[in-house]
Amino acid sequence: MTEQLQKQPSARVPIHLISGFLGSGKTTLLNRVIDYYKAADVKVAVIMNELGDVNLDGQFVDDDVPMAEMLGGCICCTIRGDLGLELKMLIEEHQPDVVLIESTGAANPMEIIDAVTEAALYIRVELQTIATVVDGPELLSRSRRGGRTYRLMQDQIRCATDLIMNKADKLGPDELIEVQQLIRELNSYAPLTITVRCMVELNMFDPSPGRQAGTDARQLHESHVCGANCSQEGHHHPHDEQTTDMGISHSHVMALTYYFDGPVNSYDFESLISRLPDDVYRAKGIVTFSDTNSRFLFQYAYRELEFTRITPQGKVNDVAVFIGEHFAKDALVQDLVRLHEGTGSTGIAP
Ligand SMILES: Nc1nc2c(ncn2[C@@H]2O[C@H](COP(=O)(O)OP(=O)(O)OP(=O)(O)O)[C@@H](O)[C@H]2O)c(=O)[nH]1
Repeated sequence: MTEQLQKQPSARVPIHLISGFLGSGKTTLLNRVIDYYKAADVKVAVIMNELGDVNLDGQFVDDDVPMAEMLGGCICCTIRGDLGLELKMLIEEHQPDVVLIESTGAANPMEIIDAVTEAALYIRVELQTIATVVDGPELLSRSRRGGRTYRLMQDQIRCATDLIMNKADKLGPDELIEVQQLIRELNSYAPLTITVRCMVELNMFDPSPGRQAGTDARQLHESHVCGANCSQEGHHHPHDEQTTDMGISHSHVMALTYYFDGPVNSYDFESLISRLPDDVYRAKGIVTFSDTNSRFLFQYAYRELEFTRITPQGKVNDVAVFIGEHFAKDALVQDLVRLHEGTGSTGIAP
Protein backbone atom coordinates (compact mmCIF):
# COMPACT_ATOMS: atom_id res chain seq x y z
CA MET A 1 0.00 0.00 0.00
CA THR A 2 1.72 3.14 -1.13
CA GLU A 3 -0.86 5.87 -0.92
CA GLN A 4 -4.37 6.63 0.25
CA LEU A 5 -6.79 5.82 -2.51
CA GLN A 6 -9.09 8.53 -3.67
CA LYS A 7 -12.66 7.33 -3.66
CA GLN A 8 -14.54 8.21 -6.77
CA PRO A 9 -16.81 11.16 -6.10
CA SER A 10 -19.34 10.30 -8.81
CA ALA A 11 -22.20 7.88 -8.35
CA ARG A 12 -20.67 5.42 -10.80
CA VAL A 13 -19.20 2.29 -9.32
CA PRO A 14 -15.86 1.45 -10.93
CA ILE A 15 -15.49 -2.13 -12.10
CA HIS A 16 -12.10 -3.77 -12.41
CA LEU A 17 -11.89 -7.02 -14.29
CA ILE A 18 -9.17 -9.57 -13.62
CA SER A 19 -8.70 -11.73 -16.66
CA GLY A 20 -6.11 -14.33 -17.57
CA PHE A 21 -5.72 -17.94 -18.47
CA LEU A 22 -6.56 -20.83 -16.14
CA GLY A 23 -4.14 -20.99 -13.25
CA SER A 24 -2.22 -17.87 -14.25
CA GLY A 25 -2.56 -16.21 -10.83
CA LYS A 26 -5.86 -14.32 -10.96
CA THR A 27 -6.96 -15.26 -7.44
CA THR A 28 -3.48 -14.47 -6.14
CA LEU A 29 -3.87 -11.00 -7.62
CA LEU A 30 -7.46 -10.66 -6.44
CA ASN A 31 -6.45 -11.26 -2.86
CA ARG A 32 -3.67 -8.72 -3.10
CA VAL A 33 -6.06 -6.12 -4.48
CA ILE A 34 -8.58 -6.83 -1.72
CA ASP A 35 -5.87 -6.24 0.91
CA TYR A 36 -4.86 -3.06 -0.90
CA TYR A 37 -8.41 -1.72 -0.75
CA LYS A 38 -8.89 -2.75 2.85
CA ALA A 39 -5.73 -0.95 3.91
CA ALA A 40 -7.06 2.18 2.19
CA ASP A 41 -10.52 1.82 3.68
CA VAL A 42 -12.09 1.34 0.25
CA LYS A 43 -15.13 -0.92 0.36
CA VAL A 44 -14.76 -3.64 -2.23
CA ALA A 45 -17.23 -6.25 -3.46
CA VAL A 46 -16.22 -9.22 -5.56
CA ILE A 47 -17.80 -11.30 -8.28
CA MET A 48 -16.08 -14.61 -8.82
CA ASN A 49 -16.98 -16.72 -11.80
CA GLU A 50 -16.14 -20.39 -12.01
CA LEU A 51 -16.97 -22.87 -14.72
CA GLY A 52 -17.57 -25.55 -12.14
CA ASP A 53 -20.30 -25.66 -9.52
CA VAL A 54 -17.97 -24.99 -6.62
CA ASN A 55 -15.93 -21.90 -5.98
CA LEU A 56 -12.76 -23.28 -4.49
CA ASP A 57 -10.85 -20.04 -4.91
CA GLY A 58 -13.59 -18.21 -3.01
CA GLN A 59 -12.66 -20.10 0.13
CA PHE A 60 -9.43 -18.14 0.19
CA VAL A 61 -11.03 -14.74 -0.08
CA ASP A 62 -11.52 -12.61 3.04
CA ASP A 63 -14.85 -13.46 4.70
CA ASP A 64 -15.69 -9.79 5.28
CA VAL A 65 -15.76 -9.02 1.57
CA PRO A 66 -19.22 -9.14 -0.02
CA MET A 67 -19.00 -11.69 -2.76
CA ALA A 68 -21.28 -12.98 -5.48
CA GLU A 69 -20.34 -16.35 -6.84
CA MET A 70 -21.40 -17.10 -10.36
CA LEU A 71 -20.87 -20.78 -10.77
CA GLY A 72 -21.52 -23.48 -13.31
CA GLY A 73 -20.92 -21.41 -16.40
CA CYS A 74 -18.97 -18.61 -17.89
CA ILE A 75 -20.01 -14.98 -17.63
CA CYS A 76 -18.84 -14.46 -21.15
CA CYS A 77 -21.53 -16.76 -22.54
CA THR A 78 -23.67 -19.31 -20.66
CA ILE A 79 -24.47 -17.14 -17.64
CA ARG A 80 -23.66 -13.84 -19.20
CA GLY A 81 -27.17 -12.45 -18.82
CA ASP A 82 -26.92 -12.90 -15.06
CA LEU A 83 -23.96 -10.61 -14.65
CA GLY A 84 -25.97 -7.40 -14.81
CA LEU A 85 -28.39 -8.69 -12.21
CA GLU A 86 -25.61 -9.91 -9.91
CA LEU A 87 -23.86 -6.57 -10.16
CA LYS A 88 -27.06 -4.70 -9.43
CA MET A 89 -27.88 -6.83 -6.39
CA LEU A 90 -24.35 -6.67 -5.05
CA ILE A 91 -24.13 -2.91 -5.43
CA GLU A 92 -27.58 -2.20 -4.04
CA GLU A 93 -27.13 -4.48 -1.07
CA HIS A 94 -23.58 -3.59 -0.11
CA GLN A 95 -22.94 -0.20 -1.73
CA PRO A 96 -19.28 -0.89 -2.44
CA ASP A 97 -16.88 1.82 -3.61
CA VAL A 98 -15.53 -0.58 -6.19
CA VAL A 99 -16.28 -4.02 -7.66
CA LEU A 100 -13.68 -6.59 -8.67
CA ILE A 101 -14.66 -9.31 -11.13
CA GLU A 102 -12.51 -12.40 -11.54
CA SER A 103 -13.47 -14.16 -14.74
CA THR A 104 -12.88 -17.79 -15.55
CA GLY A 105 -9.62 -18.50 -17.26
CA ALA A 106 -11.54 -19.65 -20.30
CA ALA A 107 -13.47 -16.43 -20.75
CA ASN A 108 -13.12 -14.26 -23.76
CA PRO A 109 -12.59 -10.76 -22.36
CA MET A 110 -14.43 -9.05 -25.21
CA GLU A 111 -17.59 -10.89 -24.30
CA ILE A 112 -17.21 -9.89 -20.67
CA ILE A 113 -16.69 -6.27 -21.64
CA ASP A 114 -19.94 -6.55 -23.55
CA ALA A 115 -21.68 -8.09 -20.54
CA VAL A 116 -20.39 -5.47 -18.11
CA THR A 117 -21.40 -2.62 -20.35
CA GLU A 118 -24.81 -4.26 -20.62
CA ALA A 119 -25.03 -4.04 -16.84
CA ALA A 120 -24.84 -0.26 -17.22
CA LEU A 121 -28.45 -0.51 -18.35
CA TYR A 122 -29.47 -1.39 -14.82
CA ILE A 123 -26.95 0.25 -12.59
CA ARG A 124 -24.39 3.04 -12.77
CA VAL A 125 -21.16 1.22 -13.33
CA GLU A 126 -18.04 1.89 -15.29
CA LEU A 127 -15.55 -0.71 -16.44
CA GLN A 128 -12.19 0.88 -15.71
CA THR A 129 -9.55 -1.80 -15.79
CA ILE A 130 -8.96 -5.07 -17.54
CA ALA A 131 -5.94 -6.53 -15.82
CA THR A 132 -4.77 -9.63 -17.63
CA VAL A 133 -2.57 -12.02 -15.72
CA VAL A 134 -0.39 -13.85 -18.21
CA ASP A 135 1.03 -17.21 -17.26
CA GLY A 136 4.52 -16.62 -18.67
CA PRO A 137 5.68 -20.24 -19.01
CA GLU A 138 2.31 -21.36 -20.36
CA LEU A 139 2.19 -18.59 -22.96
CA LEU A 140 5.66 -19.45 -24.12
CA SER A 141 4.98 -23.14 -24.47
CA ARG A 142 1.64 -22.58 -26.22
CA SER A 143 3.17 -20.06 -28.61
CA ARG A 144 5.27 -22.91 -29.93
CA ARG A 145 2.24 -25.12 -30.45
CA GLY A 146 -0.39 -22.63 -31.58
CA GLY A 147 -4.03 -23.68 -31.43
CA ARG A 148 -7.20 -22.24 -30.03
CA THR A 149 -6.11 -21.95 -26.44
CA TYR A 150 -3.15 -19.93 -27.57
CA ARG A 151 -5.49 -17.69 -29.52
CA LEU A 152 -7.62 -17.18 -26.42
CA MET A 153 -4.54 -16.18 -24.45
CA GLN A 154 -3.68 -13.75 -27.22
CA ASP A 155 -7.17 -12.22 -27.02
CA GLN A 156 -6.85 -11.82 -23.27
CA ILE A 157 -3.56 -10.00 -23.76
CA ARG A 158 -4.86 -7.79 -26.54
CA CYS A 159 -7.82 -6.61 -24.49
CA ALA A 160 -5.85 -5.70 -21.42
CA THR A 161 -5.47 -2.20 -20.08
CA ASP A 162 -2.81 -3.59 -17.73
CA LEU A 163 -0.63 -6.66 -18.19
CA ILE A 164 0.97 -8.77 -15.50
CA MET A 165 3.33 -11.44 -16.72
CA ASN A 166 3.34 -13.80 -13.78
CA LYS A 167 5.38 -16.86 -12.77
CA ALA A 168 8.64 -15.21 -13.76
CA ASP A 169 10.35 -17.54 -11.28
CA LYS A 170 9.75 -20.40 -13.72
CA LEU A 171 11.52 -18.75 -16.65
CA GLY A 172 15.19 -18.38 -17.53
CA PRO A 173 16.63 -15.01 -18.65
CA ASP A 174 16.28 -15.74 -22.40
CA GLU A 175 12.76 -17.02 -21.95
CA LEU A 176 11.85 -13.89 -20.04
CA ILE A 177 12.93 -11.76 -22.97
CA GLU A 178 11.10 -13.97 -25.45
CA VAL A 179 7.84 -13.92 -23.54
CA GLN A 180 7.95 -10.13 -23.15
CA GLN A 181 8.48 -9.79 -26.89
CA LEU A 182 5.51 -12.05 -27.51
CA ILE A 183 3.30 -9.96 -25.26
CA ARG A 184 4.49 -6.68 -26.70
CA GLU A 185 3.70 -7.84 -30.24
CA LEU A 186 0.11 -8.36 -29.12
CA ASN A 187 -0.34 -5.30 -26.97
CA SER A 188 2.28 -2.61 -26.99
CA TYR A 189 0.17 -0.11 -25.10
CA ALA A 190 -0.79 -1.56 -21.76
CA PRO A 191 1.79 -1.21 -18.98
CA LEU A 192 3.51 -4.58 -18.53
CA THR A 193 4.93 -5.79 -15.23
CA ILE A 194 6.91 -8.98 -14.77
CA THR A 195 6.01 -10.63 -11.50
CA VAL A 196 6.30 -13.55 -9.16
CA ARG A 197 3.02 -14.17 -7.35
CA CYS A 198 1.54 -11.04 -8.90
CA MET A 199 3.65 -8.70 -6.80
CA VAL A 200 2.82 -5.58 -8.75
CA GLU A 201 2.08 -1.92 -7.94
CA LEU A 202 -1.69 -1.89 -7.63
CA ASN A 203 -2.51 1.66 -8.60
CA MET A 204 -4.18 0.37 -11.77
CA PHE A 205 -7.03 -0.52 -9.41
CA ASP A 206 -7.42 2.97 -7.99
CA PRO A 207 -10.81 4.42 -8.77
CA SER A 208 -10.13 6.98 -11.47
CA PRO A 209 -13.07 8.83 -12.97
CA GLY A 210 -13.03 9.06 -16.71
CA ARG A 211 -10.96 6.00 -17.38
CA GLN A 212 -12.88 3.48 -19.42
CA ALA A 213 -11.57 0.05 -20.11
CA GLY A 214 -10.96 -1.07 -23.61
CA THR A 215 -8.89 2.01 -24.26
CA ASP A 216 -5.95 -0.21 -24.92
CA ALA A 217 -7.67 -3.03 -26.66
CA ARG A 218 -6.24 -3.85 -30.01
CA GLN A 219 -8.51 -6.62 -31.06
CA LEU A 220 -12.24 -6.76 -30.90
CA HIS A 221 -14.03 -10.03 -30.92
CA GLU A 222 -17.22 -10.27 -32.91
CA SER A 223 -20.34 -10.32 -30.77
CA HIS A 224 -22.08 -13.60 -30.15
CA VAL A 225 -19.10 -15.72 -31.00
CA CYS A 226 -18.85 -17.51 -27.70
CA GLY A 227 -20.06 -21.06 -27.46
CA ALA A 228 -21.53 -22.81 -24.45
CA ASN A 229 -18.22 -24.11 -23.25
CA CYS A 230 -16.15 -21.06 -24.02
CA SER A 231 -12.60 -21.95 -24.74
CA GLN A 232 -11.90 -24.66 -22.24
CA GLU A 233 -9.38 -27.20 -23.29
CA GLY A 234 -11.25 -29.94 -25.04
CA HIS A 235 -14.32 -27.77 -25.51
CA HIS A 236 -13.10 -25.43 -28.11
CA HIS A 237 -14.81 -22.34 -29.18
CA PRO A 238 -16.90 -23.16 -32.21
CA HIS A 239 -16.37 -19.81 -33.87
CA ASP A 240 -12.81 -19.02 -32.96
CA GLU A 241 -12.01 -18.37 -36.55
CA GLN A 242 -14.36 -15.40 -36.52
CA THR A 243 -11.97 -13.40 -34.40
CA THR A 244 -11.14 -10.41 -36.47
CA ASP A 245 -8.00 -8.40 -36.25
CA MET A 246 -8.94 -4.78 -35.99
CA GLY A 247 -6.20 -2.50 -34.84
CA ILE A 248 -7.32 0.11 -32.34
CA SER A 249 -5.00 2.78 -31.14
CA HIS A 250 -4.22 3.55 -27.57
CA SER A 251 -6.12 6.80 -27.42
CA HIS A 252 -9.41 5.41 -28.68
CA VAL A 253 -12.18 4.35 -26.42
CA MET A 254 -13.71 1.00 -27.09
CA ALA A 255 -16.80 1.29 -24.92
CA LEU A 256 -18.52 4.56 -24.21
CA THR A 257 -21.31 4.62 -21.66
CA TYR A 258 -23.61 7.61 -21.70
CA TYR A 259 -26.37 8.28 -19.18
CA PHE A 260 -29.26 10.39 -20.39
CA ASP A 261 -30.64 12.88 -17.94
CA GLY A 262 -34.04 13.00 -19.55
CA PRO A 263 -36.18 12.07 -22.55
CA VAL A 264 -34.98 12.78 -26.07
CA ASN A 265 -36.76 13.26 -29.36
CA SER A 266 -37.14 9.97 -31.25
CA TYR A 267 -36.32 11.44 -34.68
CA ASP A 268 -33.20 13.13 -33.40
CA PHE A 269 -32.14 9.92 -31.72
CA GLU A 270 -32.67 7.80 -34.85
CA SER A 271 -30.84 10.37 -36.88
CA LEU A 272 -27.88 10.23 -34.50
CA ILE A 273 -27.77 6.46 -34.72
CA SER A 274 -27.95 6.54 -38.52
CA ARG A 275 -24.95 8.88 -38.54
CA LEU A 276 -22.81 6.66 -36.32
CA PRO A 277 -19.48 5.93 -37.95
CA ASP A 278 -18.82 2.39 -39.18
CA ASP A 279 -16.33 1.99 -36.39
CA VAL A 280 -19.14 1.92 -33.88
CA TYR A 281 -20.37 -1.54 -34.58
CA ARG A 282 -22.55 -2.09 -31.54
CA ALA A 283 -24.78 0.08 -29.40
CA LYS A 284 -27.53 -0.70 -26.95
CA GLY A 285 -29.44 0.99 -24.25
CA ILE A 286 -32.67 2.31 -22.85
CA VAL A 287 -34.11 5.57 -23.97
CA THR A 288 -37.26 7.56 -23.21
CA PHE A 289 -38.74 9.50 -26.10
CA SER A 290 -40.23 12.90 -25.40
CA ASP A 291 -42.48 12.82 -28.47
CA THR A 292 -44.06 9.42 -27.81
CA ASN A 293 -43.81 9.42 -24.03
CA SER A 294 -42.58 5.82 -24.16
CA ARG A 295 -39.51 3.98 -23.10
CA PHE A 296 -37.61 1.68 -25.42
CA LEU A 297 -34.80 -0.77 -25.29
CA PHE A 298 -32.70 -0.24 -28.38
CA GLN A 299 -30.25 -2.57 -30.02
CA TYR A 300 -27.93 -1.56 -32.79
CA ALA A 301 -25.67 -4.04 -34.56
CA TYR A 302 -24.25 -4.11 -38.04
CA ARG A 303 -26.08 -0.89 -38.90
CA GLU A 304 -29.49 -2.27 -37.98
CA LEU A 305 -31.46 -0.48 -35.28
CA GLU A 306 -34.23 -2.22 -33.35
CA PHE A 307 -36.55 -0.87 -30.68
CA THR A 308 -38.57 -2.80 -28.14
CA ARG A 309 -41.09 -0.91 -26.05
CA ILE A 310 -40.51 -1.60 -22.37
CA THR A 311 -42.22 -0.87 -19.09
CA PRO A 312 -39.48 -1.51 -16.53
CA GLN A 313 -40.62 -2.66 -13.12
CA GLY A 314 -37.82 -1.30 -10.97
CA LYS A 315 -35.61 1.74 -11.41
CA VAL A 316 -33.80 1.56 -14.73
CA ASN A 317 -31.44 4.17 -16.14
CA ASP A 318 -31.77 5.80 -19.52
CA VAL A 319 -28.39 4.92 -20.88
CA ALA A 320 -26.62 4.17 -24.13
CA VAL A 321 -23.52 2.05 -24.56
CA PHE A 322 -21.44 2.31 -27.73
CA ILE A 323 -18.82 -0.26 -28.56
CA GLY A 324 -16.40 0.05 -31.39
CA GLU A 325 -12.90 0.89 -32.44
CA HIS A 326 -11.25 4.09 -33.49
CA PHE A 327 -14.37 6.14 -33.02
CA ALA A 328 -14.30 9.78 -32.09
CA LYS A 329 -15.77 9.61 -28.62
CA ASP A 330 -15.78 13.37 -28.08
CA ALA A 331 -17.80 14.04 -31.20
CA LEU A 332 -20.26 11.34 -30.25
CA VAL A 333 -20.60 12.70 -26.71
CA GLN A 334 -21.29 16.14 -28.15
CA ASP A 335 -23.98 14.74 -30.42
CA LEU A 336 -25.55 12.96 -27.48
CA VAL A 337 -25.46 16.01 -25.28
CA ARG A 338 -27.10 18.01 -28.05
CA LEU A 339 -30.00 15.54 -28.03
CA HIS A 340 -31.22 16.96 -24.79
CA GLU A 341 -29.63 20.33 -24.76
CA GLY A 342 -26.50 19.69 -22.81
CA THR A 343 -27.90 17.86 -19.83
CA GLY A 344 -26.36 14.43 -20.36
CA SER A 345 -23.44 12.98 -18.44
CA THR A 346 -20.67 10.54 -19.24
CA GLY A 347 -17.73 9.12 -17.41
CA ILE A 348 -15.34 10.65 -19.92
CA ALA A 349 -13.14 13.25 -18.33
CA PRO A 350 -13.47 16.64 -20.07
N1 LIG B 1 5.64 -20.74 -9.36
C1 LIG B 1 4.68 -19.84 -9.25
N2 LIG B 1 3.43 -20.22 -8.90
C2 LIG B 1 2.47 -19.26 -8.80
C3 LIG B 1 2.75 -17.91 -9.03
N3 LIG B 1 1.59 -17.21 -8.85
C4 LIG B 1 0.65 -18.09 -8.51
N4 LIG B 1 1.16 -19.35 -8.47
C5 LIG B 1 0.46 -20.59 -8.16
O1 LIG B 1 -0.32 -20.94 -9.29
C6 LIG B 1 -1.51 -21.62 -8.87
C7 LIG B 1 -2.71 -20.90 -9.47
O2 LIG B 1 -2.83 -19.61 -8.90
P1 LIG B 1 -4.22 -18.87 -8.78
O3 LIG B 1 -3.98 -17.51 -8.25
O4 LIG B 1 -5.21 -19.72 -8.09
O5 LIG B 1 -4.59 -18.82 -10.34
P2 LIG B 1 -6.00 -18.54 -11.03
O6 LIG B 1 -5.68 -17.83 -12.29
O7 LIG B 1 -6.91 -17.86 -10.07
O8 LIG B 1 -6.52 -20.00 -11.31
P3 LIG B 1 -7.98 -20.44 -11.88
O9 LIG B 1 -9.00 -19.77 -11.02
O10 LIG B 1 -7.96 -21.93 -11.74
O11 LIG B 1 -8.02 -20.02 -13.30
C8 LIG B 1 -1.51 -21.60 -7.36
O12 LIG B 1 -1.03 -22.84 -6.94
C9 LIG B 1 -0.53 -20.49 -7.01
O13 LIG B 1 0.09 -20.70 -5.77
C10 LIG B 1 4.08 -17.54 -9.39
O14 LIG B 1 4.43 -16.37 -9.67
N5 LIG B 1 4.98 -18.55 -9.50
